[in-house]
Amino acid sequence: MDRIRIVGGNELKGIIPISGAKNAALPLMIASLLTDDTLTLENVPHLADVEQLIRILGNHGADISVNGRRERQGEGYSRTIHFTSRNIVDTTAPYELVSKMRASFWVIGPLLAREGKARVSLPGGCAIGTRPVDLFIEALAALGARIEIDGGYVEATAPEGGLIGARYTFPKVSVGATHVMMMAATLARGTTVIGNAAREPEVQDLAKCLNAMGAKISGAGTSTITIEGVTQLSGARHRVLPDRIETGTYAMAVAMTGGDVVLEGTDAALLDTALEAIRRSGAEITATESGIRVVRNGGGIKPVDVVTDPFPGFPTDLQAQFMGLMTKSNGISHITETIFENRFMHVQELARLGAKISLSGQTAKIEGVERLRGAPVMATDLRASVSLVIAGLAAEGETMVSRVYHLDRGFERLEEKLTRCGAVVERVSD
Ligand SMILES: CC(=O)N[C@H]1[C@@H](OP(=O)(O)OP(=O)(O)OC[C@H]2O[C@@H](n3ccc(=O)[nH]c3=O)[C@H](O)[C@@H]2O)O[C@H](CO)[C@@H](O)[C@@H]1O
Ligand SMILES: C=C(OP(=O)(O)O)C(=O)O
Repeated sequence: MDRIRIVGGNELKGIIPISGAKNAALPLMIASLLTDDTLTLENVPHLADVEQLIRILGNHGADISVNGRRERQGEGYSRTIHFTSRNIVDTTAPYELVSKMRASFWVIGPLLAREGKARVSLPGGCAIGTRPVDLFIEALAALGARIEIDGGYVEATAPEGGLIGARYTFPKVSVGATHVMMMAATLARGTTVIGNAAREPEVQDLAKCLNAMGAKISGAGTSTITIEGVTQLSGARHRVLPDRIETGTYAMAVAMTGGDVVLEGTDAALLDTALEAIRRSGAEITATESGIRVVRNGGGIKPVDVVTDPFPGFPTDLQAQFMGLMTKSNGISHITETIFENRFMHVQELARLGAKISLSGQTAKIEGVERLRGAPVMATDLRASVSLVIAGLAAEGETMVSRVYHLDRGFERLEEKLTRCGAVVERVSD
């Protein structure tokens, strides 16, 4: 099994190309099931989750072709992928495929809307909380679906004549349930109004793509999304938006090691709150024509408190990385996780590097230390694993991160991107 070896101590200097967003690419790929036409997605990152979803869509009958030629974009690569689901050959998404990742459950929306039925295994994904699917079920039931749970599968059936537009307000913000309700409602009869919708940029990106496919969606990016159902959707071409979590991760890495890096092909407006927290920690951040420049020249890392929240708040997907940064601050900081109840698994691994962190309920208290020392550590989930990389980059000596498959779910060519900026990071295959 692969591991990542890091020798800490170098500043980061250079250019890091930011990939297309995993969390936008996945729902966009799933949206291709809504039409028998071809959906072409540009800037699709090459990640384990994307490959897994390609297998899942293939199981439903999608014909998928990846552009043979890799489209060079600055120093990075992106892929253009064509998805054509002429016929849905199977409306079941089996446990073996869905248990590996959370987002695969979202096929339930398009399958139900287009075929009138779907049988989807309860999902897997990062073990950062119990992650129930009650909100999905309530939202689809509001559109008239009959839902049963049997043998670990959610079985959904649309009423005769298809789903029916409805008004539904989520009791809690859910990115995935907003994606699913929005996709399902595009083909429902009448108007759907989603209240307390997730406002994440990835929801906006999905709405933009669905509209290009002929959907009638307004309000995405606000808490109220209105969808006027249409009878069918067509193909479209859409470019996946840049990955704000990857952007924030590398910005935090530079704030941690010091240096001067341009994050290319991204957009500061996607992560204002996180960038402000990094700025307060002492790094300079400026928007450039091609992305974002992050500079920290000495001056130490200042402690900053953050609380995770749905967008536009501080993203939970950057919480572990920010904790990595705070382990070397020159004071005490507090990080409160409000989205997932079990998203502190990185704490005990960061402690192996010498971090001083104590937990009280959903709040971590981090007492910054002057030095971290390299150690063998274990990745426990996607973002936790990259927090260990950030800490390892600033630790003395060698850090060896095992269970790298977590990292491969969400970070495209991480070793290469960091190495080009002067870090010593390599993949070791046993
Ligand atoms: C592939 C993808 O885009 N994943 C992101 C998505 O996950 P995901 O869409 O799974 O996250 P949600 O926004 O749904 O989860 C938010 C909270 O709602 C709860 N909940 C959710 C659904 C439900 O039916 N019942 C329920 O109680 C969850 O357990 C969690 O506590 O948004 C999360 C929150 O920004 C991110 O951390 C994930 O990276
Ligand atoms: C938690 C994440 O992914 P998933 O929702 O697929 O588990 C993530 O991207 O950080």
